[in-house]
Amino acid sequence: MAFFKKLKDRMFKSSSKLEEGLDAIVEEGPTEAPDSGEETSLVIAEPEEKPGILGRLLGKVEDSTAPRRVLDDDMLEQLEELLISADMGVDTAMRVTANMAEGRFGKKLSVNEIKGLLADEVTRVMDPVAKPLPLYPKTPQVVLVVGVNGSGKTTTIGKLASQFRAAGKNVVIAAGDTFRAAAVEQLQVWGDRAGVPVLTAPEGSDPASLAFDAMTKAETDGADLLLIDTAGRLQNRADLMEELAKIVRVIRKKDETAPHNTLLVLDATTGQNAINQVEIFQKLANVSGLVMTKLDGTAKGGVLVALADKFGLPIHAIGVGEQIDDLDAFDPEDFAKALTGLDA
Ligand SMILES: Nc1nc2c(ncn2[C@@H]2O[C@H](COP(=O)(O)OP(=O)(O)OP(=O)(O)O)[C@@H](O)[C@H]2O)c(=O)[nH]1
Repeated sequence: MAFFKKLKDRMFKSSSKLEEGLDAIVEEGPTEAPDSGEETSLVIAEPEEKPGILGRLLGKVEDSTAPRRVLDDDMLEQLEELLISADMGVDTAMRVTANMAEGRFGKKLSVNEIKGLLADEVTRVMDPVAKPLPLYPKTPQVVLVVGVNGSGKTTTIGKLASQFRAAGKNVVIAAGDTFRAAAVEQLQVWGDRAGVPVLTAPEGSDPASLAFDAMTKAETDGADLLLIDTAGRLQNRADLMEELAKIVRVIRKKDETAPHNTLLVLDATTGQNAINQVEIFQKLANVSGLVMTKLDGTAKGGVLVALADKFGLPIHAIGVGEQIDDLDAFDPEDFAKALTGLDA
């Protein structure tokens, strides 16, 4: 469980926000259903709520003195607001709370039970999108990496290169953001760390021409993977769209099935803005999957649930730190537990 512990520690800001909110909701609300007669408010050792999958897996016995609150409309509304404040977005928050409440109106729930229900629901939403980057037999497999500046593209490319290299793959990186010398240098640093060659071109030169050269090198080197970094300037979308389209046109001269993946890197700290970025990049490029970075140190981890619910795009990996091994496969159950603060 070491891996889960790391994820939970890193996602502390998201989980503590939800935990604090849930504590407040349960403590502030009525512990009695309006027509429930003479029952005492706390205690209630009877199994009011059957634990969900996670609850059952955890096998925890609920403390019978844990405060409980009757699930009513007010509580649902508060839950909805809490999930919206954790960046789940209005639609997803409404759907998640409605599912959590189904068949449970009037029941008394403890914070842990609510966390368990929430974690089950988050797992259910995230399960279909948890897919590692697919690897194909045809090589070189071309992975175009897109996203706004600062989202973590360079870092993610470095981390991916290192992981694929460790798995025995031959990797080449192309520094396609040729307009920013600093971005190229940064990528070279990551290439060195990962032990992977980085193809660069003079500042201001045509990224498509670099991509073409990189394709040639990847082919002659017998590379398994070519990771192409791209510019992320959204200020002039028409230019960026043309730039990305030209890169695609040029690499298709060498392999008409390329790029085989178009990875959109998103920064979790931008919260709901990540939704807009998916919408924009889907128009600019044929996004095939997502990497969410910076889940450590943000209270906005819930945005990943909103993304999964809204777009259904595969989530290939998550970034949980600045070090080379801080890129993890996306595991819906571990994510749900880390997000809700449920103990393993
Ligand atoms: N905490 C944390 N920081 C990250 C993560 N991924 C990237 N960063 C940091 O985010 C900052 C931006 O990352 P870059 O990889 O340079 O982002 P980029 O999209 O390539 O940005 P440009 O180079 O400006 O195009 C750097 O300081 C990284 O160290 C992550 O998962 N967690």
